[in-house]
Amino acid sequence: MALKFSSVLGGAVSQLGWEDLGSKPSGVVCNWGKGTAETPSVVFSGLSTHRGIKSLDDGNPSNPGTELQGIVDKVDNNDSGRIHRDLASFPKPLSVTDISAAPKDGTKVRISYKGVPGAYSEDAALKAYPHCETVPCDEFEDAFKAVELWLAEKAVLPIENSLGGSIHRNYDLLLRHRLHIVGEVQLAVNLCLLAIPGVGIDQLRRVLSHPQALAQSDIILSKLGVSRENVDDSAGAAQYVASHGLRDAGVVASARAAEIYGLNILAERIQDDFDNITRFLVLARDPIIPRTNKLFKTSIVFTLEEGPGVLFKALAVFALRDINLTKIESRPQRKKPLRVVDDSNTGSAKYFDYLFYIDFEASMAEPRAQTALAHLQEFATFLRVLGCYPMDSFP
Ligand SMILES: O=C(O)C(=O)C[C@]1(C(=O)O)C=C[C@@H](O)C=C1
Repeated sequence: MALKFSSVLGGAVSQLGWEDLGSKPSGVVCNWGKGTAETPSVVFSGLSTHRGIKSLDDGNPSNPGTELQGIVDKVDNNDSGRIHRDLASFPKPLSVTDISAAPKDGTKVRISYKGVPGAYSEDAALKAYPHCETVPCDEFEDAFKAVELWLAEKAVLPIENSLGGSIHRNYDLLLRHRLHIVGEVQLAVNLCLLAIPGVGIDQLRRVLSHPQALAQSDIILSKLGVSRENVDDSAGAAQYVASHGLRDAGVVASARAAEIYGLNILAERIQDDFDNITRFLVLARDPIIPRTNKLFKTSIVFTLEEGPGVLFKALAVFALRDINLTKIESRPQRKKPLRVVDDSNTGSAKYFDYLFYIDFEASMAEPRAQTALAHLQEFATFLRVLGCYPMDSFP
């Protein structure tokens, strides 16, 4: 039964999309609903929960996890001739235009991620949900859509790395989609240098991987003097080099990718800094009920009027209540990227409008978090709570 009460802020946490960014939200209503006793959920007013969309579980291929294990069992690392014979049987990544490869096993929680089996994102999904069925997707956006279309229950997506910084694409997608952040996963990323069996480091002329993985191993790649080639994900690079039998190309990817695609590990822990942590967000169709029994984090996005000290004022709403900020990110507002000042203004000719993303250490169940957001709402031109979720205590 739905338990509803209106709350939290004296003003509203709006659920506006890009099209709404121009207008200032007016009042605050949050409806805290209860899904089931085990999985309570908060429903923000005005949010579609997509309950009318039917899951497309039927008529799809087999469980990627089981299939993978079979393939790994067949791979013989010492016999390069036998490496790739089973690549065609891998689960086909979902894409916006083709969702025919929807997963089948309805008994396990399905987690979408961007990449192919062996990607670090899949490691993160398995860390958060060890018994899950992972759903590979072509693009980050496909992973969002897989959840929106009920092909997956949750998505796990990288948001920042301790060496490479923010993954901007996912900040932008958080705002374009209506999924909620329900958790975070911090993963120690152990980058390995891989090559096909029989190839040594000195034979490598180029190295392929995801741009973040290449950036994180900048020092060793510079020393090797190899050229770098960006590909969509690290495991995809391993699959490509393996299936084409490239002898001049190395790959930066996981040890699991080496095992899956039959590559040799030439070097391990090649990241610039031993501690290489990527933070992933767990996204779901429904938010979870914020609690105070453990450490919670809240993620918001807002816009401000132009003017001196406005950002300072926005940050002060948290400082005044002793709320610690863990992340600040700004992204251009793409619908109105550039504003030109009028002719009478002799100052700089152009400036940009930004969206500000903030993570802070407090639960929305705490009065100090509620009053801080009510305060911010007084002068923010747009405000959306992206999620309130338990903090991941690494490792
Ligand atoms: O390429 C992969 O394996 C990914 O999962 C992507 C990704 C990223 O986007 O940051 C994830 C973790 C690592 O930081 C490197 C790459």
